[in-house]
Amino acid sequence: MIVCKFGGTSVASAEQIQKVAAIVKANPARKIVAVSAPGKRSGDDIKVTDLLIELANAALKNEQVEEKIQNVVNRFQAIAEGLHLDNSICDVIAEDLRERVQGDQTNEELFIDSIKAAGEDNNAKLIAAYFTSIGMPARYVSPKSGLVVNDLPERTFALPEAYENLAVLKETKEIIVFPGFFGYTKAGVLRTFDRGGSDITGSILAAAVEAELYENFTDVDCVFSANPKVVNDPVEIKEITYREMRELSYAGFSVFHDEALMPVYKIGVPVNIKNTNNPSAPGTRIVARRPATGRPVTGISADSGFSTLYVSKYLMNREVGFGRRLLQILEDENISYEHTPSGLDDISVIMRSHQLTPENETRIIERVKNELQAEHVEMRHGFSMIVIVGEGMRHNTGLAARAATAISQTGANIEMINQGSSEVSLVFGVLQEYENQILQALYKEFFAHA
Ligand SMILES: Nc1ncnc2c1ncn2[C@@H]1O[C@H](COP(=O)(O)OP(=O)(O)O)[C@@H](O)[C@H]1O
Ligand SMILES: N[C@@H](CC(=O)OP(=O)(O)O)C(=O)O
Repeated sequence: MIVCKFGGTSVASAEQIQKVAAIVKANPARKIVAVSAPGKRSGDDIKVTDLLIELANAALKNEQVEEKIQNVVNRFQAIAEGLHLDNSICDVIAEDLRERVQGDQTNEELFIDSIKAAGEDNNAKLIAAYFTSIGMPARYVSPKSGLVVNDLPERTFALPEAYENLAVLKETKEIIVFPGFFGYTKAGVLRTFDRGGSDITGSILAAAVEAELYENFTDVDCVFSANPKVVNDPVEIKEITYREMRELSYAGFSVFHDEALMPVYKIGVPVNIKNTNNPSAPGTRIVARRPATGRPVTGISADSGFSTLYVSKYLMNREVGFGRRLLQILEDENISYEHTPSGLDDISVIMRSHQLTPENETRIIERVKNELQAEHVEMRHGFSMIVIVGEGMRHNTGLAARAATAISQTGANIEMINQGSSEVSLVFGVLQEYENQILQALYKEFFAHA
């Protein structure tokens, strides 16, 4: 059995959904189909998920919502008409949105989640109806049937019983159309995964039914060795290991969500990234092991939006528990961190900036000064992480020097270097404004001459 996931661009219009049907029909092993909400039809379009977030925010501010509901319904209406489906499906969607807007607003995050999920939920129902209408027996299955997730305040993840519950889907005779992006807590409360989280749903389903393959359909032929929007004509990656992909998708390879790797990795289901617009292209396979390619570096990614908490105190290295107490202050603010490069008397804690507010930033700085008696404490913003990844890197000397030279030639200063203990990655912290220039310079260094 194959589980396939179709991303937002693959289900953005009637024409795209017709391609999806043709792909599913072409291989009878494709029995479980996870779908995203309709995404962008062109560069300047708005994803349905973003329209829904606008709707949820307007509802929370008690603003007029009818026009915003209509914007979402119009997207589905254009799809339904193009697929020759009965228009009544749009009335059902409008009613569903009004019901969600009337929902409990006590917890704003959960209220937004319930509205955000309407894109995937209604799209899955619509696609199941379309498949059936063209003679491909299909049924919509709700995540309520078993995709159990944890409670707040932690980020959403599937509980172990989700895999047991969803295993029954492997008995299906019809094609199952399953909405991506959300699950339900044990108490029946809807929670969404992070943005881009339909990849995670597909991976959970593939692991639950022990699929022979997880196919992730998107709008590019394969995973490239660098973001094709920044680097001209980057090298295609035919095979990549789970570890390499995990490191690359953590920092900018938005083509596959980093949290989507764990479920399939655990039981060894291979992943194939493919293009809905060119399904005969072989795509990229994500596997446990791959033959050496002759190149030490497999890919280079870059992501912005990082901040650094810089702390310095003389003799910090002799103070038992300093690091623990510092990280405890961040934990108390429910903040996770990414890297902690350190010297004898100083340490930097690098975190995603979106977790910071002016209030928690002030609290953190005050506590570090008062409780740890640090001499210098500062929060710096506007950093990017550039990550060079390759299984072959540990057998190659001089890579860090080559990378540092290429970066310095752009005029940028390296703020931080972290050689991951996994030995498949090398991370450089730099100022955000140099990100694209550095990515291009590193690509030239490691790929253009190879
Ligand atoms: N290294 C990379 N290889 C391929 N695509 C990449 C890479 N880095 C970023 N991308 C971007 O990821 C996009 C696909 O991911 P996404 O927009 O989430 O698709 P979907 O709508 O199918 O979920 C591509 O259009 C491409 O612009
Ligand atoms: N629709 C959600 C989930 C998702 O995975 O979407 P996409 O497949 O378009 O990346 C989002 O926009 O975040």
